[in-house]
Amino acid sequence: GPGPVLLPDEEEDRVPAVELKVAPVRFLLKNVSGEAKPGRLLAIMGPSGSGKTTLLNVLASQLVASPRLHLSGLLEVNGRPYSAKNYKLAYIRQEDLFFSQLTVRETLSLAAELQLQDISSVEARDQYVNDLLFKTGLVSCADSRVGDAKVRGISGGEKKRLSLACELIASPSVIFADEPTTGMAEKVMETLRQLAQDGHTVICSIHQPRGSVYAKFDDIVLLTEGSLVYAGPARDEALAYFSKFGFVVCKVACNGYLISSQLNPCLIDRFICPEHVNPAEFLADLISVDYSSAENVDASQKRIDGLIESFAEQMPSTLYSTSLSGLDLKDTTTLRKKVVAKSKGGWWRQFCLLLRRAWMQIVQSLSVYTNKQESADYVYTMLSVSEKLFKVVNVVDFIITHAVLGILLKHQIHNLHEDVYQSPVWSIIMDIKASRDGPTNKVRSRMSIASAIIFGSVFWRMGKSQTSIQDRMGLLQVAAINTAMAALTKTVGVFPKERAIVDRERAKGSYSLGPYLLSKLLAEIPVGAAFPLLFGTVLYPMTRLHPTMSRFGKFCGIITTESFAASAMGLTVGAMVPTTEAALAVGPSFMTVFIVFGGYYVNAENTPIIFRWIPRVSLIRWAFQGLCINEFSGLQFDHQNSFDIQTGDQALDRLSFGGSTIRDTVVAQSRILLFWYYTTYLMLEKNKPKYQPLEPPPRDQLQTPLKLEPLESETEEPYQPSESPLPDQGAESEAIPAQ
Ligand SMILES: Nc1ncnc2c1ncn2[C@@H]1O[C@H](COP(=O)(O)OP(=O)(O)OP(=O)(O)O)[C@@H](O)[C@H]1O
Repeated sequence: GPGPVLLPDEEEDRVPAVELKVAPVRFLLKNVSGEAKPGRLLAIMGPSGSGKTTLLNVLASQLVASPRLHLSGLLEVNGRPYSAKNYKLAYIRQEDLFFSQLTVRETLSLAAELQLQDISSVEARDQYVNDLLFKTGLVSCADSRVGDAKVRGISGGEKKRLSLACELIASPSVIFADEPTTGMAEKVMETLRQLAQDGHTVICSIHQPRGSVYAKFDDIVLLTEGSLVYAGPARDEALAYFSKFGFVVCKVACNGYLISSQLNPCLIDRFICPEHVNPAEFLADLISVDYSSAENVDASQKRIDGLIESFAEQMPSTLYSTSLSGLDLKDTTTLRKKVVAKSKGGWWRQFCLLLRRAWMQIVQSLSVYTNKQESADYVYTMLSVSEKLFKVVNVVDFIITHAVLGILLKHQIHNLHEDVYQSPVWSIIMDIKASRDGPTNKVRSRMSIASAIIFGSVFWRMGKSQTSIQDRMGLLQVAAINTAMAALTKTVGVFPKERAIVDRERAKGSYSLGPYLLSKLLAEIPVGAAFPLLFGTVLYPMTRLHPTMSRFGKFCGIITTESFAASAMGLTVGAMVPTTEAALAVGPSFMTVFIVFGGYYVNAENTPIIFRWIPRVSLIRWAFQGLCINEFSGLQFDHQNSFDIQTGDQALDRLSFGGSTIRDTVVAQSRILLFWYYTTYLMLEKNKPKYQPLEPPPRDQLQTPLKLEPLESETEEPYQPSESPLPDQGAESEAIPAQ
């Protein structure tokens, strides 16, 4: 609750007052205890925000660490403090994350190879994967692509079961599932129940299950506002527990459920929840605040507080009632042995497997699907950058370029910048018309070709006149910007999502960061190089840049290196920020600074001293410098006046590029590339998920005996109404007995 606020006294009004606020403390979970048994399916139920996911995270030791959190308690497995080394836990989270272009079988097969080193033969591994597919009911979609929000793939329920199958690879002893019914409820729950029957301990959180799903639970934990309301067997026992306080379920004429009192004479004979009534709904109503009116809020809050208090008082008698000696632990021991046998492979093996996966993802995304959203993201980013730049410098070419690229995808974006529609190159673009349904590689290559054609048309066959000097510089600058932005936006649009998958897999210990990053970089080289090459091949002859093969080769080499450097920068941005949206906002903003100091718009020498380092780290500046040296050196221009520029070297001097070589610029770009790769590595290492440590509970709490009498031995007290009435939804109201 909120802490005290010290306000000044009336008499001290004239004295400057100091307001002291104590930071409010909120309990996300309070005094929660429970027990999950092998062979039984336990559901944690409660209203939204009641702390189900938090509890599940605590039990799975995966509560994301925060300096603002404090976590204390005891977590024991088979009577001993829990240790991650001895037991393998599986955790199926609410959101399912996969490589979208892989099939279900490929996903499972690669996960099995990464996690199970001891399965060496291909046949054994295929058999293992087939068994898992069968166990989780995924046989029918085994060869379907997983897909994602952009590309239709398997259904939500199938994704959930694929998550489960991936977790089952390591033969976990305990399975946690957070809201597993988000997809297809019945099948997922059936699979979980089957797993429980096979000897696993299964714990899932669920908001409000259907009656048929509720019927599958063996035990339930009811949580509200972070506190326990009930923990014990599901079904009739749970209803019987609440009936002790006078809460029975009955169906009323208005077709709703009425939470009422045992003492209500008209309800007393309907003590048991009828067959056709969903007990889960009754329980959900019982422990939720009713916001329909102020009185109902008050009444339901009192009811909930009473239930929490009552359970807290009798909790020791219901918990820890299972004697471990009575359980057959043979199965779990076997499972544990399997887990210990499992270990991640060596560096080289991980690298090869990850390279294969990265390659499959890239190749298949190139050959099979359209990626409209990616193209749209690209255009949006281009437009925002051009807008930003427009305010800084008047760069007409740049605006036209980006307006043109926007038009290419006009059919996908409706709120384009005004300039797009007024652009003089509108008609040219309308003829180019990139197909919106073509595969990704076609869309991306068409975009590369289209921008090359636009630049080629604007800078068509530049001659050797004095004015062509400015044109050349403009073209080379725009080519450098276009290449960098295309690579950056592609990377920041994709990498944050991939990072989330990788973080999870690394948290499971499937592989280390080094092999992952290296395999990703290697797999992306051919595709990363293809698009700048395509762009250069179309642009170069159209604009009649320095027409020799070696100069053309160097032109392509420079923009390809730049493209890799921009991708590397995109990786760092993606590793730094939590979401794609944030990455798409941060990445282009960074790049805008590098564009401004790209060597053409502003001379660093004329800027305040604090900005002078920026050109040295601007990949656009180095690319532009390399392209200029490649183009201008050895070129002769037509001239009439003595002050005209006669040679390309003079033009280079005016840009302050005289005296440097292409080699220098490529070396500088490579350094920038390595710097961003290294920063990505550090960022991924630094930002890997950290979990909140569980501190031992205070001494006085530890004195509570853990071994308690079974529930059966408890003598049930007849229900005694207390003095203070508990407001109810019904006409009569009774209090929860203070025990
Ligand atoms: N790290 C945290 N810092 C601050 N508040 C948190 C943190 N984690 C969870 N909470 C808060 O704790 C409450 C319980 O969250 P939790 O996600 O566990 O609820 P839930 O029962 O799983 O809800 P739902 O059914 O909607 O998923 C929420 O109000 C949430 O905002």
